[in-house]
Amino acid sequence: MPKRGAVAVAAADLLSPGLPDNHRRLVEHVLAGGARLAKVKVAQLPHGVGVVASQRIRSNEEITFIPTSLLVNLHDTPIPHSSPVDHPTTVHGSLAAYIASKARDGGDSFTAILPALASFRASMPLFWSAQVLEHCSPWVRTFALKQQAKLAADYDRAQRVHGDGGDSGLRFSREEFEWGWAVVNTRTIFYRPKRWAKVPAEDCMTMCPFIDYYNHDWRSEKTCLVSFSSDGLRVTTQKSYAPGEEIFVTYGDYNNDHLLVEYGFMLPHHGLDNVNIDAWVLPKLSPAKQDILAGLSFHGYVLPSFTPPRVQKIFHTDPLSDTMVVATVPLWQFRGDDSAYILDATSPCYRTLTALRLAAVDEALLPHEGKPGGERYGDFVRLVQGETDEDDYAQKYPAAEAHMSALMDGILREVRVSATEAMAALAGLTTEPGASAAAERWRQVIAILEARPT
Ligand SMILES: C[S@@+](CC[C@H](N)C(=O)[O-])C[C@H]1O[C@@H](n2cnc3c(N)ncnc32)[C@H](O)[C@@H]1O
Repeated sequence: MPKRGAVAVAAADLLSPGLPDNHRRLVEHVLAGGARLAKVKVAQLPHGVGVVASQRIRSNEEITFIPTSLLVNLHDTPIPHSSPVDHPTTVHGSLAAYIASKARDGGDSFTAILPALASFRASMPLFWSAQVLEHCSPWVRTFALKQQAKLAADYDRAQRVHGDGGDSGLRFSREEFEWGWAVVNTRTIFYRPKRWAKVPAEDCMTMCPFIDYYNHDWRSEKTCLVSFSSDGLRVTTQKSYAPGEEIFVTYGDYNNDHLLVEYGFMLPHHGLDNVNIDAWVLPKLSPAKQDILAGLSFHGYVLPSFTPPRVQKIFHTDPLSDTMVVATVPLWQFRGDDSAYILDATSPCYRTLTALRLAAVDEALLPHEGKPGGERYGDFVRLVQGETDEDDYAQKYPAAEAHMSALMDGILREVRVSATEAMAALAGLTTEPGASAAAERWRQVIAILEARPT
């Protein structure tokens, strides 16, 4: 372990001028704990604190190594195996309770660098008012409501296990727990060394001091690799860096909706951004068609389990009058293993085209009460199962393909109207936290629509 004086000198080299002193204490703490930090500096950047190169760095260099002893995970909470299997808490909830209690007791070098609750409340949709959420894009709203429910359930369980009367010794208020929960949500890393083989994936959340300074970028082939082994977590470059250049990692293959809800930020220039259009596609499908798509693994949503059932308003084309009307549709719940209907700047995804192809099939041609469907339905299934070529299907059913394209065009118009109306409503809520971010997200959605080839 390095000597205290040497640690202080080394720490000074790892901090850009002007950073508050709590960052120096954190860097000293990790160095004293055996971390290796090479050619990097913590810096205040326009979008928050992050890591920059302090000198030229080549590709394939280890720039950060944090040993296991510095990680904070389920082994550190007073009731260690807090998986729901053993105790009625989640690891997310137990870690939140643990750091909330630590911060209440005066905190340490790790909690001292964390953002305040006010910052999470301003940036994370789960903390925004119902009024603002009502005008967020449907996926953001659905996901934020699910997070609210999860936070409430985690708090309830953590209260019973760790809170007043519990024997873990942790103490926290609801607000302190909310802060801890947001910290864990935005700053943990998936860590499953071999000896954790049996630990469920959702329990492998690990807080990792210093590595949690790295910001996210979508270019996964250019960002650093974060890898784990039984001795700790390391960050390795995949490209060279000039001094002062920010060094990113990738949190996941996420669009801006997902980054907003899970991490409270969006990338202004996101090369892989897309928008989930379930809220507009699903109303085009009867329940029977949705069942068929689910059977073919082309429908990733189930009806909600929110009690009372929650609904959302979106703009939708009335087929009789061909005008836009406000439609009230249920909030869907993600089934987990299947992805959803996605639109990006180049094309709707194949899942969307498949769903709309089925939407264009006459209901009378579907299988019914043990009777097989008509020829067109059979051809549709063969197409989905890869037994028929897309061009052959289009040639055989040109009118159906035109119908599918018309449905798609209608959806694009509906998304645009929903965006315009929501932005107008959000303009009247400017003092509310989240209103400007929600409006910005709609502007990005319109940009995705406009970038599409016509
Ligand atoms: C693991 S922390 C990264 C360090 C953080 N920037 C800080 O100030 O401590 C994750 C948080 O950083 C912010 N963040 C990460 N990447 C970002 C980016 N590319 N642009 C803006 N904010 C980002 C978000 O607030 C996110 O919740």
